[in-house]
Amino acid sequence: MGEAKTFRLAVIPGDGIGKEVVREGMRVLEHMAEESEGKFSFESDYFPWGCEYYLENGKMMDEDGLEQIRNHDAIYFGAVGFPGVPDHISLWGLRLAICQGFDQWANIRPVEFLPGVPRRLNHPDVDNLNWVLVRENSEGEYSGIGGRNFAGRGTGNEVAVQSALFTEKGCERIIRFAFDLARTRDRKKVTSVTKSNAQQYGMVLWDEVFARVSKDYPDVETDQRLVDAMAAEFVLHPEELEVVVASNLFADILSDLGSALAGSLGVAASANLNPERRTPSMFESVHGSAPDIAGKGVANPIGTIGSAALMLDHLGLAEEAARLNNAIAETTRQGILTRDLGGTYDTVEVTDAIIQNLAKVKEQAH
Ligand SMILES: NC(=O)C1=CN([C@@H]2O[C@H](COP(=O)(O)OP(=O)(O)OC[C@H]3O[C@@H](n4cnc5c(N)ncnc54)[C@H](O)[C@@H]3O)[C@@H](O)[C@H]2O)C=CC1
Ligand SMILES: CC(=O)C(=O)O
Ligand SMILES: [K+]
Ligand SMILES: [Mn+2]
Repeated sequence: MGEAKTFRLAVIPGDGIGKEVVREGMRVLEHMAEESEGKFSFESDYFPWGCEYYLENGKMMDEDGLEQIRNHDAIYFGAVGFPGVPDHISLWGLRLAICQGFDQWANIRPVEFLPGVPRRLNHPDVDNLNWVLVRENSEGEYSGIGGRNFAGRGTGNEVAVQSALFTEKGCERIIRFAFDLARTRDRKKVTSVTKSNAQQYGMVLWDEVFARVSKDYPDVETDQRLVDAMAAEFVLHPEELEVVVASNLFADILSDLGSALAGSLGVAASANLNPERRTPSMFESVHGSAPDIAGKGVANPIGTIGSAALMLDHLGLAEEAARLNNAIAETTRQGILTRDLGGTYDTVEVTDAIIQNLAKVKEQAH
């Protein structure tokens, strides 16, 4: 047997159901490490950052927070945001601070249709659909450029400017990433999403870069859609979707649409990658902290456990990642579902089933 590999994880449960689902995700990861018979283990550091931390300390994370987690192998994240702290303070203070601070410029959000889950999408081939959103994660509409209250206009006359930043380098790296990802899939196709009819500067630059980069990938089919039409395409012609590359805001919206079509916001996983591996990448569900169901123990843990599978893959444990995904699919196939999917099982019960099914899918593989 090779030498045991220890991965250092920075675990940031955050707020609301983030805490509940990360607890379950860690239970799965610890279980897999234990049964790996010394192949790998985790050394996990927990960080209490989030809205409670803000209310006590006046900041979402420590000033040197990024330095505290810079040398970890990966970040496992729940969600951020809770009533009592404005959402823009909590999001910018934690998730965006980490994504942008670590230049995790590629956010990968697969849309997958698990067996046994009620179908929201009326499509003849729904069981075989799957596509992946590649979200630009460092600039665009979330560049944070803007301001308010210019020249003392005062109440009733307030003005706000919120600018989107598109750089040629930023567009090029995410578009190339999408093409490289497409080459790993059976059907090699990239669809670019913009709104360049209405947004004539940044989105036109994006389109130009897409046209230029696509020439380097003659083996990859290309397509382009305006974002409004793409929202309809998700519902009407999802069989046309393979790799979909879009700006920060557009892919954020489309990923919630994709999750809902696949059953619920609770099932979608994501990876915030720094593809150069200069900084740790961060793995989290697509959903937020869901204050409406927080504390009830009913949150669907699959999005966060699926994100752990993306993390295992990133850490070089591709076989384990595949096994975890199979255990998730086996669990939904058995009808062990949380409320959001029409089931009656709770967060812990679904996780217990996934852990049990890890053994089952291992046997099946032999
Ligand atoms: N990456 C992050 O940390 C994100 C944080 N947020 C923050 O989360 C807070 C709540 O935002 P919302 O817009 O309500 O989005 P949300 O994703 O938290 O919830 C939207 C709806 O989906 C349901 N839902 C979400 N995850 C679920 C799960 N695992 N199981 C079952 N149902 C689930 C919720 O109950 C709610 O009805 C806000 O503070 C927001 O800023 C929102 C999105 C992402
Ligand atoms: C902030 C948010 O909604 C997201 O990253 O998906
Ligand atoms: K999340
Ligand atoms: Mn979102």
